[in-house]
Amino acid sequence: MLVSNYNAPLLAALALSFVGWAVSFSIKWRRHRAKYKHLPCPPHDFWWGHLKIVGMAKQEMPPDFHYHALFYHIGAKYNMPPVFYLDLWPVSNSFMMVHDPEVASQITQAKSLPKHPINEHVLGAMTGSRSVVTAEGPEWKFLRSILNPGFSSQYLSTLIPVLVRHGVIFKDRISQFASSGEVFPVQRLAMSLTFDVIGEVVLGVDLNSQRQSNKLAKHFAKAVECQQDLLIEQMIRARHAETKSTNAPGTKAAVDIFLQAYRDEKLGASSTTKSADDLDPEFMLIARNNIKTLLLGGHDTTSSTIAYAMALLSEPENADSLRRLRAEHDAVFGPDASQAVEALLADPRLLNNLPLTTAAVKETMRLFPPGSTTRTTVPNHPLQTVTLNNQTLPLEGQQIWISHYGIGQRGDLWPQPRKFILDRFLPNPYDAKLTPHRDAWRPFEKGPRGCLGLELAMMEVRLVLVLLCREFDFEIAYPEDAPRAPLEHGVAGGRGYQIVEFAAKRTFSFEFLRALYQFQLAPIDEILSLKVQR
Ligand code: HEM
Repeated sequence: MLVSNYNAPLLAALALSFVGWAVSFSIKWRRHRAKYKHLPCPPHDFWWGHLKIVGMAKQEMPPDFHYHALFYHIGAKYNMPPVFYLDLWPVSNSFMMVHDPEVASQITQAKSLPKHPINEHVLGAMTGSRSVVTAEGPEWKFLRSILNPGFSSQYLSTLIPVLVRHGVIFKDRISQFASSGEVFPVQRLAMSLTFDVIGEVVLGVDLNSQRQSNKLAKHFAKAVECQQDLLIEQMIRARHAETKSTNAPGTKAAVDIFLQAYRDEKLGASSTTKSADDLDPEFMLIARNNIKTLLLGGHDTTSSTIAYAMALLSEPENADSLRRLRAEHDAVFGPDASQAVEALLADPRLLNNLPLTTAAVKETMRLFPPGSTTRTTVPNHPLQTVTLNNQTLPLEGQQIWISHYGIGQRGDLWPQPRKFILDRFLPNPYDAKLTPHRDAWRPFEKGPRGCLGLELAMMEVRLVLVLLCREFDFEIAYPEDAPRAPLEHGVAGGRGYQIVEFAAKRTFSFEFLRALYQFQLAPIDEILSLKVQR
C-alpha cells in the first residue's frame, strides 16, 4: 500500500516514539534484572526473572494452594535465607519475602512502614477506601483511636455473655450433627457463629445468622458488595433514628462509636446537619467503609482459626493435647461439662484464665495463620534498608511480604515445627528451646498497625474450645481422594491445606495478585468436614 504524503510524518513520529519506548523499556528491563545479581534470591533468569520458578513450584502443589505457603516452599527448595527476593516483574510485583521475626520487627514495630498499595487495590475495593485497614497517616490515627475503646479487653469482657449466647447456638448445631451422625462443613458453620458475634460487636444487633437466613450474612458470603453497602447504611440510619433523641447511644458497638463521633462533630457532620434526620454523605461513607471492614476482618479469620483448631485437635497424634485441654476445662469450670456455661456467666474472667487453651489457639495460628501484612517503603521514609545477620537488604521497589506462615514453619525458631506442641506457649516448658523468639508469633501482626480484633478473636476461639472439647470427639472426614498438599503443609495427611479465598467480592482474578489479600480466608477446604461423635 502506498503511504500518502500526508500520513508519512505521522507514521514516522509513531515509529520514532515506539523506538523511544522500546529503548527506554529495554533499559528499564536491564536495570531491573541487574538488581538481582546482588540480592539473595533463587536462580534468576534475565528474561523470566523468577516467574518460571514460581510456575514450576505451582505445578508441584494443588492449584488453589495458598501463595504464602507456595513462596515458603520455594524458599525451602532453593535453600534461601529467611529473607529473600522474588522477581515477578513485569507480570506482578517484585517481592521481598520476610520469614524472619527480627526483620519483621524492623518493618512493622521499630518504624512501621506504610501498607503496600496492593492493600488499597484489593481490600479497599471491598471495604471502600476510607477504611482503618487501608488508611494511612492522620486519617488512620483518628479512626484507630475512636475504634480502640470498642475492642479493649476491658470492654470485651463485658461482652462475654453475648459470646456465650452465640457459642451455645454453635454447640447446639453441632449436637444435631452428633445426633444424626451426619458429616458437616465446619468452616461454614463457624462462619455463621463469627458473623453473629462480630455483628453484635459492631452493629449492636443480633443478626441470628446461625439460626435463620440473614440478608447481610448472605451478601457477605456471596460477595454482593453494593447490597452490603445498602444494608449497612440502612442499619446505621435505623440506629441513628433509635438513639438520636438521647444523643448518647451508650454502647461501644462500632456503629454507636461512629454515631457519637458524628454527633460530637469529630466526623463528617457540621453543626447545621448534626441534628438533621439524614446523615451526611461523608460520614456515611466512612462509617459504612469501616463497619464493612470490621465485619469482614472479624469473621473470616476467626472462623478459619476455629476450623483449624478443631481439625488439629482431632488428629490422633494430638490426642494428648486434647486430653490436657479437657483437664484444664475440668479444673477451671468443674468436671461437669454441661455446667461450663453457667460457670462462665457467673465469672466471665474464667475465659481469660486458660493457659493451655490459649496455647492451643496460638499453636493453631502458628501453623495456619489466616493473614499476613504487605508493606512498602516510600521516598524519604527513614527506613530504606533492613539488616539480617549484619547484611543490609534494600527495601525500595519491593512489595515487602511479612509471611506469618513462613515464620511459623522455621525449625530453628520452632523446634519440631510440624508438631502441635502446647508447651511452646507455656512458661517454663520442659525444654527451654521451645520458648519462642519474642517476635516470632505474630499472626495478628505487631506494632501500631497490629490487629484491632486480637482480643476478640482470641476470646472467641477459646470459648468455642471450652464449649466443644469436652462434649464431642471429632473425626476429620475428607474423602480419601481429596486433593493433597505435601504432608508438611496440611492436616489430615495434606488434605486440609490453606487456600486462597475470600468471603467477599473478588475484585482481581489475576492469580499472582489474588494471593495477596490481607485477610486471606485460609480455611480448611470446603470439603473438610468433621464427623462428630459423642
Ligand atoms: C484469628 C483472627 C484474626 C487474625 C489472624 C487477624 C489478623 C490481622 C492481621 C495480620 C492484621 C494486619 C494486617 C496488615 O497489616 O495489613 C490485622 C489487622 C486488622 N484486623 Fe485482624 N485478625 C483477626 C481477627 C480480627 C477481628 C475479630 C477483627 C474485628 C474487629 C479484626 C479487625 C482488624 C482491623 C480493623 C485491622 C486493621 C488495623 C489497623 O490497620 O489499624 N481482626 N488483623
